[in-house]
Amino acid sequence: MIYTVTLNPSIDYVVNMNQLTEGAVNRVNTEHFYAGGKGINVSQILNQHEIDNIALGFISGFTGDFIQSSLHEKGIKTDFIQLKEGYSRINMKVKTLSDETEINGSGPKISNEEIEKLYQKLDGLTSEDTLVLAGSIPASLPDDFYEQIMKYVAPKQVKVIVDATKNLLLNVLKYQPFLIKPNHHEIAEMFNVTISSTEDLLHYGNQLKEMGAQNVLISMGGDGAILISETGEIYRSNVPKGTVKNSVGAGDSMVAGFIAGYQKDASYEEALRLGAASGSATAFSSDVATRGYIDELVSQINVTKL
Ligand SMILES: Nc1ncnc2c1ncn2[C@@H]1O[C@H](COP(=O)(O)OP(=O)(O)OP(=O)(O)O)[C@@H](O)[C@H]1O
Ligand SMILES: O=P(O)(O)OC[C@@]1(O)O[C@H](CO)[C@@H](O)[C@@H]1O
Repeated sequence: MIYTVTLNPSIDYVVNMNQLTEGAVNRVNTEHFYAGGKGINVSQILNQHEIDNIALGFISGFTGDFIQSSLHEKGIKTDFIQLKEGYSRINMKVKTLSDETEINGSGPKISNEEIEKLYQKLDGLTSEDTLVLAGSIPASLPDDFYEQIMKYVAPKQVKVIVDATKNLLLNVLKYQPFLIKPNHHEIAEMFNVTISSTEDLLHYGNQLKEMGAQNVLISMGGDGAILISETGEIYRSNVPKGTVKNSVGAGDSMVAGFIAGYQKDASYEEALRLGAASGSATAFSSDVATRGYIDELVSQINVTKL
């Protein structure tokens, strides 16, 4: 079974407007509410690929109810821990003619007792299971929470995938995650360098591998993605034609597509192809992508070996 963990789920309030003016009353052209959070997005796209999975994490309040019910309406299995206090956050995503701006909430406080409940859910995991840890760690949890989880499940040899930024990611590498998916900006930030070529990306991507990651998938938004596989092969994917509607969740969709492609026949090439199609299909949709659209884009994805 695949378990996704979203420590800080959200309602993504996605609005479109011509322009955003600071210090003024702005009015939107369109507005949509979606269940969000990186692990939850991974679950949604896995579901589109008909891959059985369960979304774990913490929810609370009326916003938490919305998140849970909208996932259930889409047929996504959840096993969230209901927090006693607070509200799941609302993350505002503003798409204008020229930009995308995000204002992400901080989320509710999580008590030690509630953290314990998450560990109890992880107790049943085995080497047959995959755990996806994705997204930021809420302020009420320790910064090394992903590390703690990975240490906890390490004896069970669970396959772990981590999509997180900076130190959160660097610190888990010693537990040899099966896959990490930084984007090119995150790589530059992690190593405090300027990336100006594919060679630079490969250099730092290989360093992440040497530090413990089995597979390193580097996404580059509209410039596609590069995979450094555990066997040392390097693949690059292009992006298909389309118009970006809302790129929020493209990275999460890529992770889910990668898992789906890899599950087919353990081919990294196929994993990257389906990952790239899933990422772009979400970038070209207002919500996360549908299977129909992903399938439509797959034929436009070229994966080349570098
Ligand atoms: N503008 C775009 N046009 C086409 N494809 C895109 C675009 N943006 C993203 N994608 C696809 O989605 C993949 C992941 O996108 P990106 O690199 O933006 O991830 P990310 O930074 O983790 O995104 P997010 O945090 O918004 O989920 C890309 O490698 C590409 O395949
Ligand atoms: O605040 P975090 O946890 O870093 O990111 C949360 C978030 O921006 O990530 C998803 C897109 O990747 C959205 O659905 C969600 O709002």
